Amino acid sequence: MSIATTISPFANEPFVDFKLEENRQAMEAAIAKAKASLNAEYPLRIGAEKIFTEDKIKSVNPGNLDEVVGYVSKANRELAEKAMNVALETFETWKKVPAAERAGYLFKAAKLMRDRKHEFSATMILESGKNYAEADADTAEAIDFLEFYGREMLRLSNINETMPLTKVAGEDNKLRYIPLGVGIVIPPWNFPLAICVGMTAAAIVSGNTVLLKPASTTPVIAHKFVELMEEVGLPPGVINYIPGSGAEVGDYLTGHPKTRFVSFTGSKEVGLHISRLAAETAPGQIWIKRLVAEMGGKDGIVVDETADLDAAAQAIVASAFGFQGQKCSAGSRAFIVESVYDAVVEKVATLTKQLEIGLPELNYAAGPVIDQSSYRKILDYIEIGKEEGRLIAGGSKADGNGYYIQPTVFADVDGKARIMQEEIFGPVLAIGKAKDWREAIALYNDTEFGLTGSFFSKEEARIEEALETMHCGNLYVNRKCTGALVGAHPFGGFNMSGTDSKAGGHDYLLLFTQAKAVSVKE
Ligand SMILES: NC(=O)c1ccc[n+]([C@@H]2O[C@H](COP(=O)([O-])OP(=O)(O)OC[C@H]3O[C@@H](n4cnc5c(N)ncnc54)[C@H](O)[C@@H]3O)[C@@H](O)[C@H]2O)c1
Ligand SMILES: N[C@@H](CCC=O)C(=O)O
Repeated sequence: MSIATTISPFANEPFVDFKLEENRQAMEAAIAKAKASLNAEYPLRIGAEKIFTEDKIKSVNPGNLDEVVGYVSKANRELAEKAMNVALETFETWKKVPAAERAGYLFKAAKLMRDRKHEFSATMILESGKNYAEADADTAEAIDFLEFYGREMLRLSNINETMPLTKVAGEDNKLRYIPLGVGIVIPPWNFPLAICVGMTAAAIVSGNTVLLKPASTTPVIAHKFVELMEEVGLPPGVINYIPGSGAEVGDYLTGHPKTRFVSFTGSKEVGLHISRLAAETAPGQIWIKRLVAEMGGKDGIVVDETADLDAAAQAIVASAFGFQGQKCSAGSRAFIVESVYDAVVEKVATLTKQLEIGLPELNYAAGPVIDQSSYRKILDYIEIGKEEGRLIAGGSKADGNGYYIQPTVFADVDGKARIMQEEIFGPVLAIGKAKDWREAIALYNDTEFGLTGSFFSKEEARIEEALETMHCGNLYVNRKCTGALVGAHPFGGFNMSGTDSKAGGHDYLLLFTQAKAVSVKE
């Protein structure tokens, strides 16, 4: 029996219900355990070596600035070069490991992560300021990526059986998906486990070796994932963990002649910078670097007069303020037709004011934003918003020993206003009025981004038209615009939102492979 037939079909990891006392207590216990590791030191991992450097990244709990989640060693150019050489050497053996064996490492890791899911979530609660449900969804998505990409590699390695090439008499024709080489994996901090795991797992299961440069605000949870891969027996050198400065290590590796691909998820600004750098050909470079760049969003929700207004208001608030609006998918804009405008605005304001702010480890609905620079930037945007719209909820910083900001809503905002056009990446929602649903869609489309959107209506014909005309990579109807599920909602955006890589979809691994057509005369 082939390994493919022994693997169950992919299914999403269920979310934990924290209304159940036992689940809540289990998470509290996991947080207490994670706190025992506060202030720990973490090394770089290059091949089998664990390297502690003097220069360290201090990872601070954004919800309690007195807590240091860990001190993480920091790579410089020399260490990045060392990691590159190890990754190049390891590639020569790893690329020959059968696909089923490579997938097996992901399946084992998924199982262990599932067994210890609260442990991973607890680290994120402390390091990134997620509440229980947000952290649990992040861990569930990481498990999904491991399970999904493992299966995808098996599918690709079996493609000649399931999708044979056209038969030509006297020839045996096959397609082989072979790896690219050494890749640089650069994830963001906002899904510090899921996106880090997804990007890394896709690259390595395809037969590549990687240099993983985690986001500097969340390197501890990334280290936890690297440790897990070591535990499941992944050969040293397949994943090399090299936290460091984007400007120093990131630029050096993006420009390196031996870098075969860069897999980036983050802001538009850094994505465009990497795109420019990766497009230049370094001396000795013999390929065009592959770039996967998933970037920011200015996503939104359109509500027409036939919609269920309570459901729409709930979706607007959930999309705008889940994880404090720090999602590329966050619904930071809403466009509502004028006949129901006042009613929806009032419902949104009421629901927003009900969001309680406080420590993530105590599971408040609204927690801190990630760091001082985000905090400042978001508060600056709130001041801009006061000039551009009518403040109807929030509007200032909030109490607490961390980066707490009130969930903030501005109504009557013009479509061209800065808070309607620029990604704020915080708990700030701008609402605009439209004369009808088509104008609301036009306002929604008036952005350089194109990541997620939602349309609320009960009219079938309008829904059909909205599915055609709302221009984004992930479009939803009558639900929130966050929370894409692996396998169900392949994720990635248009225009300045990136290369539309569709993480968690059947096309994703093609980005980390090259197809070789082999034809043998019989
Ligand atoms: N489209 C998506 O799927 C998606 C998913 C999550 C987050 N995002 C976006 O990510 C952003 C938030 O994340 P962020 O603040 O971590 O983004 P960021 O662009 O500041 O950083 C992303 C990563 O790039 C690294 N980096 C910074 N400068 C670099 C350089 N010169 N070379 C190489 N790497 C460099 C950072 O250290 C980090 O690991 C938002 O814009 C959000 O919309 C997009
Ligand atoms: N995939 C996530 C967003 C990832 C970016 O931040 C969602 O669908 O909400």
